[in-house]
Amino acid sequence: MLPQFVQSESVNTGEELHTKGRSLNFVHSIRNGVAHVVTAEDVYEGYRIPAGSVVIPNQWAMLHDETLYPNPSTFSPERFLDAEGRIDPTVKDPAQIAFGFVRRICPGRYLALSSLYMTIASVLATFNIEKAVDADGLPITPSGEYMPSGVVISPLPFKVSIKPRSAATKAAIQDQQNV
Ligand code: HEM
Repeated sequence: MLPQFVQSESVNTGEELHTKGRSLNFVHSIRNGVAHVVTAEDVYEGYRIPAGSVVIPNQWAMLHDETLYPNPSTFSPERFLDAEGRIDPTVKDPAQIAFGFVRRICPGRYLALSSLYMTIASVLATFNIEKAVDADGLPITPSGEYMPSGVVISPLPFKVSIKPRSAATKAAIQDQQNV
Protein backbone atom coordinates (compact mmCIF):
# COMPACT_ATOMS: atom_id res chain seq x y z
CA MET A 1 0.00 0.00 0.00
CA LEU A 2 1.24 3.48 -0.79
CA PRO A 3 1.66 6.10 1.91
CA GLN A 4 -1.20 8.58 2.09
CA PHE A 5 0.84 11.71 1.45
CA VAL A 6 2.05 10.25 -1.83
CA GLN A 7 -1.41 9.32 -3.01
CA SER A 8 -2.95 12.65 -2.25
CA GLU A 9 -0.22 14.97 -3.44
CA SER A 10 1.27 13.70 -6.62
CA VAL A 11 -1.32 11.98 -8.69
CA ASN A 12 -3.73 14.78 -9.35
CA THR A 13 -1.21 16.31 -11.68
CA GLY A 14 0.42 13.04 -12.61
CA GLU A 15 3.35 15.12 -13.67
CA GLU A 16 5.68 17.02 -11.45
CA LEU A 17 5.06 17.82 -7.83
CA HIS A 18 6.71 20.81 -6.27
CA THR A 19 6.33 20.86 -2.55
CA LYS A 20 7.62 23.16 0.09
CA GLY A 21 8.44 20.18 2.25
CA ARG A 22 5.06 20.07 3.98
CA SER A 23 4.31 16.53 2.85
CA LEU A 24 7.83 15.27 3.48
CA ASN A 25 7.18 14.37 7.08
CA PHE A 26 9.72 11.60 7.00
CA VAL A 27 12.51 14.16 7.12
CA HIS A 28 11.68 15.29 10.66
CA SER A 29 14.47 14.66 13.12
CA ILE A 30 14.54 14.30 16.87
CA ARG A 31 17.20 16.54 18.30
CA ASN A 32 17.12 15.58 21.96
CA GLY A 33 16.12 12.42 23.72
CA VAL A 34 13.74 12.10 26.63
CA ALA A 35 14.76 13.44 30.04
CA HIS A 36 15.62 10.90 32.73
CA VAL A 37 16.34 11.31 36.43
CA VAL A 38 19.46 9.67 37.86
CA THR A 39 18.36 7.52 40.82
CA ALA A 40 21.84 6.95 42.26
CA GLU A 41 25.01 9.05 42.13
CA ASP A 42 27.24 8.12 39.23
CA VAL A 43 30.52 9.19 37.63
CA TYR A 44 30.86 9.37 33.88
CA GLU A 45 34.23 10.17 32.33
CA GLY A 46 35.25 12.13 35.41
CA TYR A 47 31.95 14.03 35.78
CA ARG A 48 30.07 13.41 39.02
CA ILE A 49 26.34 13.12 38.39
CA PRO A 50 24.48 13.51 41.73
CA ALA A 51 21.36 11.46 42.42
CA GLY A 52 18.27 13.37 41.30
CA SER A 53 20.01 15.02 38.32
CA VAL A 54 18.03 15.29 35.12
CA VAL A 55 19.97 13.90 32.16
CA ILE A 56 18.91 14.63 28.59
CA PRO A 57 20.77 12.64 25.92
CA ASN A 58 21.79 14.71 22.89
CA GLN A 59 21.02 12.21 20.16
CA TRP A 60 21.56 14.81 17.44
CA ALA A 61 25.19 15.23 18.54
CA MET A 62 25.69 11.46 18.83
CA LEU A 63 24.28 10.85 15.37
CA HIS A 64 26.48 13.61 13.94
CA ASP A 65 29.65 12.38 15.68
CA GLU A 66 32.39 12.66 13.04
CA THR A 67 34.32 9.81 14.64
CA LEU A 68 31.36 7.46 14.12
CA TYR A 69 29.99 8.93 10.90
CA PRO A 70 32.51 11.01 8.87
CA ASN A 71 30.84 13.93 7.05
CA PRO A 72 27.61 13.14 8.91
CA SER A 73 25.43 15.57 6.94
CA THR A 74 26.32 13.96 3.61
CA PHE A 75 23.68 11.54 2.29
CA SER A 76 25.78 8.41 2.07
CA PRO A 77 23.87 5.17 2.71
CA GLU A 78 26.94 3.24 1.61
CA ARG A 79 28.69 4.38 4.78
CA PHE A 80 26.88 1.50 6.49
CA LEU A 81 28.08 -1.15 4.00
CA ASP A 82 31.29 -3.14 3.80
CA ALA A 83 33.25 -3.81 0.60
CA GLU A 84 30.88 -6.68 -0.27
CA GLY A 85 27.81 -4.46 0.07
CA ARG A 86 26.69 -6.06 3.34
CA ILE A 87 25.85 -4.21 6.54
CA ASP A 88 29.19 -3.26 8.10
CA PRO A 89 29.08 -4.34 11.76
CA THR A 90 31.92 -1.96 12.63
CA VAL A 91 29.74 1.09 11.87
CA LYS A 92 27.43 1.84 14.78
CA ASP A 93 23.78 1.21 13.93
CA PRO A 94 22.01 4.61 14.32
CA ALA A 95 18.96 2.77 15.71
CA GLN A 96 21.05 2.03 18.81
CA ILE A 97 21.04 5.80 19.44
CA ALA A 98 17.82 7.15 17.90
CA PHE A 99 15.40 5.06 19.99
CA GLY A 100 16.87 5.79 23.41
CA PHE A 101 18.69 3.54 25.77
CA VAL A 102 18.41 0.57 28.14
CA ARG A 103 15.27 0.16 30.27
CA ARG A 104 13.19 2.92 28.66
CA ILE A 105 14.27 2.25 25.08
CA CYS A 106 11.42 2.86 22.61
CA PRO A 107 9.14 -0.20 22.54
CA GLY A 108 7.79 0.94 19.13
CA ARG A 109 11.15 0.72 17.40
CA TYR A 110 10.44 -2.49 15.47
CA LEU A 111 7.11 -1.13 14.24
CA ALA A 112 8.79 2.18 13.38
CA LEU A 113 11.66 0.58 11.46
CA SER A 114 9.37 -1.82 9.57
CA SER A 115 6.93 0.98 8.69
CA LEU A 116 9.74 3.23 7.51
CA TYR A 117 11.25 0.43 5.43
CA MET A 118 7.91 -0.27 3.71
CA THR A 119 7.17 3.42 3.20
CA ILE A 120 10.57 4.27 1.77
CA ALA A 121 10.64 1.14 -0.43
CA SER A 122 7.14 1.99 -1.76
CA VAL A 123 8.08 5.58 -2.51
CA LEU A 124 11.34 4.67 -4.23
CA ALA A 125 9.66 1.92 -6.28
CA THR A 126 6.96 4.34 -7.42
CA PHE A 127 8.57 7.74 -7.91
CA ASN A 128 11.67 9.41 -9.22
CA ILE A 129 12.70 12.00 -6.66
CA GLU A 130 15.03 14.67 -7.94
CA LYS A 131 16.00 18.24 -7.38
CA ALA A 132 13.43 20.72 -8.65
CA VAL A 133 14.56 23.04 -11.45
CA ASP A 134 14.30 26.80 -11.61
CA ALA A 135 12.89 28.92 -14.45
CA ASP A 136 16.15 28.46 -16.37
CA GLY A 137 16.03 24.69 -15.98
CA LEU A 138 18.87 24.64 -13.48
CA PRO A 139 18.63 22.26 -10.50
CA ILE A 140 17.81 23.87 -7.15
CA THR A 141 19.96 22.46 -4.36
CA PRO A 142 18.22 22.47 -0.96
CA SER A 143 20.08 24.57 1.59
CA GLY A 144 20.32 21.66 4.03
CA GLU A 145 19.40 24.06 6.83
CA TYR A 146 17.10 22.98 9.61
CA MET A 147 14.65 24.85 11.81
CA PRO A 148 16.68 26.76 14.40
CA SER A 149 14.99 25.24 17.46
CA GLY A 150 12.63 22.58 18.72
CA VAL A 151 12.84 19.07 20.11
CA VAL A 152 11.59 17.67 16.81
CA ILE A 153 12.99 19.66 13.92
CA SER A 154 12.53 19.69 10.14
CA PRO A 155 14.52 21.06 7.22
CA LEU A 156 13.60 24.56 6.14
CA PRO A 157 11.12 24.48 3.21
CA PHE A 158 12.66 23.34 -0.06
CA LYS A 159 11.46 22.44 -3.52
CA VAL A 160 11.70 18.94 -4.90
CA SER A 161 10.54 17.12 -8.01
CA ILE A 162 8.53 13.91 -7.49
CA LYS A 163 7.33 12.11 -10.62
CA PRO A 164 5.85 8.66 -11.19
CA ARG A 165 8.59 6.32 -12.44
CA SER A 166 6.46 5.00 -15.30
CA ALA A 167 2.97 4.96 -16.81
CA ALA A 168 2.40 1.73 -14.85
CA THR A 169 3.23 3.29 -11.47
CA LYS A 170 1.13 6.34 -12.35
CA ALA A 171 -1.83 4.09 -13.14
CA ALA A 172 -1.28 2.11 -9.92
CA ILE A 173 -1.39 5.32 -7.87
CA GLN A 174 -4.54 6.50 -9.61
CA ASP A 175 -6.12 3.12 -8.88
CA GLN A 176 -5.32 3.58 -5.19
CA GLN A 177 -7.00 6.99 -5.22
CA ASN A 178 -10.17 5.51 -6.63
CA VAL A 179 -10.51 2.90 -3.85
C1 HEM B 1 11.10 6.58 14.05
C2 HEM B 1 10.16 6.50 15.00
C3 HEM B 1 10.44 6.58 16.47
C4 HEM B 1 11.49 7.14 17.13
C5 HEM B 1 12.73 7.83 16.56
C6 HEM B 1 11.24 6.95 18.55
C7 HEM B 1 12.09 7.37 19.56
C8 HEM B 1 11.83 7.23 20.91
C9 HEM B 1 12.70 7.69 21.96
C10 HEM B 1 14.02 8.43 21.77
C11 HEM B 1 12.11 7.37 23.14
C12 HEM B 1 12.65 7.69 24.55
C13 HEM B 1 13.52 6.54 25.04
C14 HEM B 1 14.20 6.90 26.35
O1 HEM B 1 13.50 7.28 27.28
O2 HEM B 1 15.43 6.79 26.42
C15 HEM B 1 10.87 6.69 22.84
C16 HEM B 1 9.99 6.22 23.80
C17 HEM B 1 8.79 5.61 23.52
N1 HEM B 1 8.30 5.29 22.27
FE1 HEM B 1 9.19 5.72 20.50
N2 HEM B 1 10.05 6.29 18.71
C18 HEM B 1 9.53 6.04 17.47
C19 HEM B 1 8.35 5.37 17.19
C20 HEM B 1 7.49 4.83 18.12
C21 HEM B 1 6.28 4.07 17.82
C22 HEM B 1 5.83 3.72 16.39
C23 HEM B 1 5.70 3.75 19.01
C24 HEM B 1 4.45 2.98 19.30
C25 HEM B 1 3.79 2.27 18.40
C26 HEM B 1 6.54 4.31 20.06
C27 HEM B 1 6.27 4.21 21.40
C28 HEM B 1 7.09 4.68 22.42
C29 HEM B 1 6.77 4.59 23.83
C30 HEM B 1 5.51 3.97 24.47
C31 HEM B 1 7.85 5.17 24.53
C32 HEM B 1 8.01 5.33 26.05
C33 HEM B 1 8.78 4.15 26.60
C34 HEM B 1 9.03 4.27 28.12
O3 HEM B 1 9.15 5.39 28.62
O4 HEM B 1 9.18 3.22 28.77
N3 HEM B 1 7.60 4.95 19.49
N4 HEM B 1 10.72 6.61 21.49
